[in-house]
Amino acid sequence: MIGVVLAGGESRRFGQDKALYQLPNQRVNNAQLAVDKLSPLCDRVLVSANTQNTPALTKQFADSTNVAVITDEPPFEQRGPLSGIYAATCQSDFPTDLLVMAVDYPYVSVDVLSVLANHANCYARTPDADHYTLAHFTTTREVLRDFLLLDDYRLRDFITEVQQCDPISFANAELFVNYNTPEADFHAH
Ligand SMILES: Nc1nc2c(ncn2[C@@H]2O[C@H](COP(=O)(O)OP(=O)(O)OP(=O)(O)O)[C@@H](O)[C@H]2O)c(=O)[nH]1
Repeated sequence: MIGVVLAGGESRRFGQDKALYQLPNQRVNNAQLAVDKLSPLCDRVLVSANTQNTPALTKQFADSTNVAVITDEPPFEQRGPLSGIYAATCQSDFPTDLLVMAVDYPYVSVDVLSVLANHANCYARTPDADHYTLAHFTTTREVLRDFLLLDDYRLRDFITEVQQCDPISFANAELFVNYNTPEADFHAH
């Protein structure tokens, strides 16, 4: 299984790069938190970065075996999370088993990820939201390319319609705080 840390967004709402951001109550930044949680479950972890944060992330993971920083692949760069997932599938000529985690879920635990890892084709659901950027499925670059060529860049459509992923329900919503904005903590507690 290949872990994918989605870290190639623009973080406009957050106001600074979410992957490089270190929460006041954490010892490492969000990218490291995600890599550290995926690593025990995955053979390899790909950090899907953008052109701005690639230099810092490449330096950060230079000594980490089984971690590689990748950037979006043409012609589907910077069109949302599916751009990063497409880039991850481009690393292999074969169907790839992907455990995907957005970098802006700092409190998602290894336990949550292992539940996802143990189900084929699934994504996380909490009572208040569906979390399509926390998902596990096997796909190929051809399947993804054909979908993106339809001009649909919605991760939800790909996950539910193409991959036919099932939601896995988790009750502990506090683990799924999504740091899209600096106020995320306020809403969480
Ligand atoms: N590789 C890659 N990842 C992306 C892209 N857009 C978003 N992501 C990642 O997908 C996850 C969900 O993205 P969003 O939170 O919806 O978007 P964002 O760009 O991070 O933030 P906003 O600019 O505030 O919308 C985050 O972990 C992003 O880093 C993209 O074009 N390429």
